[in-house]
Amino acid sequence: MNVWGVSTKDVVRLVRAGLIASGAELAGLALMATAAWLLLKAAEQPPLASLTVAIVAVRTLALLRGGLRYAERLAGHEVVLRYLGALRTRVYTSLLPHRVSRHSGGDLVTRLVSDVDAVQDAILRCLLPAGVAAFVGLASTTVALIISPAAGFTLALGLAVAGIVLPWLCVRITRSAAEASAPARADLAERAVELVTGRRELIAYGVHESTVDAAHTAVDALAARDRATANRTSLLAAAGMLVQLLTCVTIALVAGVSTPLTAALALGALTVFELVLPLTAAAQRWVEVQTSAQRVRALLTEPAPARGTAVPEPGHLRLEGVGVRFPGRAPALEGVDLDLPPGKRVGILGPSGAGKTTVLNVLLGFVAPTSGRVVLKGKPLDEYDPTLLPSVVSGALADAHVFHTTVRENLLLAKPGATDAELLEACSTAGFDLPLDREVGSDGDALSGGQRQRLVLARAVLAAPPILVLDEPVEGLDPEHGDAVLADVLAAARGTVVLVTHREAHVAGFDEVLRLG
Ligand SMILES: Nc1ncnc2c1ncn2[C@@H]1O[C@H](COP(=O)(O)OP(=O)(O)OP(=O)(O)O)[C@@H](O)[C@H]1O
Repeated sequence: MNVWGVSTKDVVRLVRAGLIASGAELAGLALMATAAWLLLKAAEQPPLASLTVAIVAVRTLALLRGGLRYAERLAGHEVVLRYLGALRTRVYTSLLPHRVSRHSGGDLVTRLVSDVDAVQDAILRCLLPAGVAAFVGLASTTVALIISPAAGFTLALGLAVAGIVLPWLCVRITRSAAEASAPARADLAERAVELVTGRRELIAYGVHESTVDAAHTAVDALAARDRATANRTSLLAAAGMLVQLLTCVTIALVAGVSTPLTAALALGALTVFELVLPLTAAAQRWVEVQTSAQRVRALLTEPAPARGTAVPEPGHLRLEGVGVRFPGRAPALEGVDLDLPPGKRVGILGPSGAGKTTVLNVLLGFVAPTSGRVVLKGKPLDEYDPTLLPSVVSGALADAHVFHTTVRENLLLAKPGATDAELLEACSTAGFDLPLDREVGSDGDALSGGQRQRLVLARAVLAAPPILVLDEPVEGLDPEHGDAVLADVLAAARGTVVLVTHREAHVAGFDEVLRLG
């Protein structure tokens, strides 16, 4: 299987769709030519018997064309939809390992939705029509050459101009326009995503209007460019029609065969052009599709980060001289040692930006150290399967996501199959008192900040991992209530605990306190 994941079965299905489509078009072409021949022959008033075959042929071809067109739609869409389903899954799987660090929100949406849809157009609107036009064009030119070499030659010339030269010119025009507008398009995609996701903040700080205006300006600039390109490509489309007209007229003049045959040749040529003329528009789409295809291809060929396969088990976790440096930034952590045997309780204190959350992210395997190493039960953390690590280390992080569903469903993520009694016990430990059936809104926006925080905490309590990490878990609560909740959570924790906090009092009685910054 190649990088696009096209199997032999896909190719067979595509060729079958192409052959059915060519059959439909040839039937249409033969229908037009036979009908033209029949009309003019009938005008000569020959015996009816000499027209019978043509009359039957016209009826048969009309039925055949309709039936084949239907079959072609089915076959073409079947191959494309099947293939796209598989491709979208592969693109999604390729995006997962890089999603946070390498791609922004707008970029992710573009890659997963429009780039993959563009591949659909590449097959249905470009490759298939071009293949069918080439096949039918060659077949009809061959027949025309046999009937009248002069007409056949004229047809070949006309088809070459309309089917090769004009699409080629269109590719050149569209490609240079696409290259010029690519950065503006990427910028617009980013603006659109930020306008949607950051709407509340933009309104709150009074910059929503100006941000929308800036986006409109970007849209207008792009639209002006697109109009200029459209003007040039529509000239090419008009040129194609002119070529069609000239070819048909020339065939009528130079064919040198009987009037009915000349009519059949001229009208047949007219019909073949109906297949070839859309290739100019298809060429334009092809250029747009290529950019998307390159992005999909880049994603599919990007090597996935090495991923461990060992199954993690609870045990001794250690940070040994761990340093973390985000690209282009000063080091977030340098030479941090932390020893976490089972059952140990460690507090992490330090000013804002000292790297406390980064330590937790390293423990959770979310951030890989740029120096030093993390060892679980004697093995580097990256040798373990990252999807299984949460069974050993998990907890409540400040930016934990809350899903747009009920409290119950949000909690069950931590322990699928937990009974309501277990859920309520975890809620009670975390001081969360809303009903389990309460909808929490998108990312918990139907909850107060404190409720959201306690829901995340209840989820961590329910998961009860052997190593529990907590990132300022009661920061949003009033101090008295927060202290009580934290005390309950710590009392319920059975294994190792790593607590990030700004308050010394929270880590009183802990086995170790790591001070950063
Ligand atoms: N994904 C990231 N990309 C770039 N820099 C980052 C990233 N995450 C954190 N940093 C930087 O690393 C440093 C440490 O951040 P971290 O969130 O660990 O601090 P913190 O001690 O938890 O702060 P706070 O108490 O405010 O939560 C900061 O300078 C921060 O800007």
